[in-house]
Amino acid sequence: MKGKRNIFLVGPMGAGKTTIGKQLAEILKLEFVDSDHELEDRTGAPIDWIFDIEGEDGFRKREEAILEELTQRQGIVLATGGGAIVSDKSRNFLAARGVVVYLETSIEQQLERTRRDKRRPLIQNDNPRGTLENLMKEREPLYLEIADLTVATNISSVKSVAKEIVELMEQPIA
Ligand SMILES: Nc1ncnc2c1ncn2[C@@H]1O[C@H](COP(=O)(O)OP(=O)(O)O)[C@@H](O)[C@H]1O
Ligand SMILES: O=C(O)C1=C[C@@H](OP(=O)(O)O)[C@@H](O)[C@H](O)C1
Ligand SMILES: [Mg+2]
Repeated sequence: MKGKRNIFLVGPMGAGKTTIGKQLAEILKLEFVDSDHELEDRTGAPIDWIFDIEGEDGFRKREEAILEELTQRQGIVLATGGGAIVSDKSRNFLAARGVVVYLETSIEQQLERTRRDKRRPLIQNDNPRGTLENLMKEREPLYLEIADLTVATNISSVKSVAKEIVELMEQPIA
């Protein structure tokens, strides 16, 4: 893992990529970037509008372009969106340019953590549980494919997950 100076967080909606990423960057004194926030800042439109107007395909193209650029930076903690890994291009950028940390979470926790926030367009339907289960089936192999480290977030606080990542990063590669 030596020589890779970026940390890229991947995992499903509600895994804690955005929240844990901020903490982690603070501890490591690295810059924090969230690809969704970056997209929103640049387009001037919230993610759910982009989905409405351009569809998921349009959103993924924008996400690929932003990840191509952001992953070229040095010394960042990057929180990706939960579906970023669906794109082969995005997956390759992430795998090649930093340490990829998969934040693993149960469907139950995802539901609990995303319940109040209505800005995730893919789960604004009558059956968010079913949607999250289907997405997990499709996506988990892709998270695992590029993960250098996997960290469970179910029973740990944001702070302790961030600390665990720091400790794992300090260990030599097995
Ligand atoms: N380990 C955790 N323990 C408790 N709450 C968490 C944890 N990780 C995230 N959360 C909470 O869950 C919600 C979603 O987290 P977020 O960072 O937006 O997830 P993601 O970016 O992976 O979708 C936030 O309100 C956050 O504070
Ligand atoms: O899983 C997904 O496809 C998505 C996850 C969201 O990010 P978070 O994982 O940070 O919620 C956001 O990129 C968009 O709503 C699509
Ligand atoms: Mg997020």
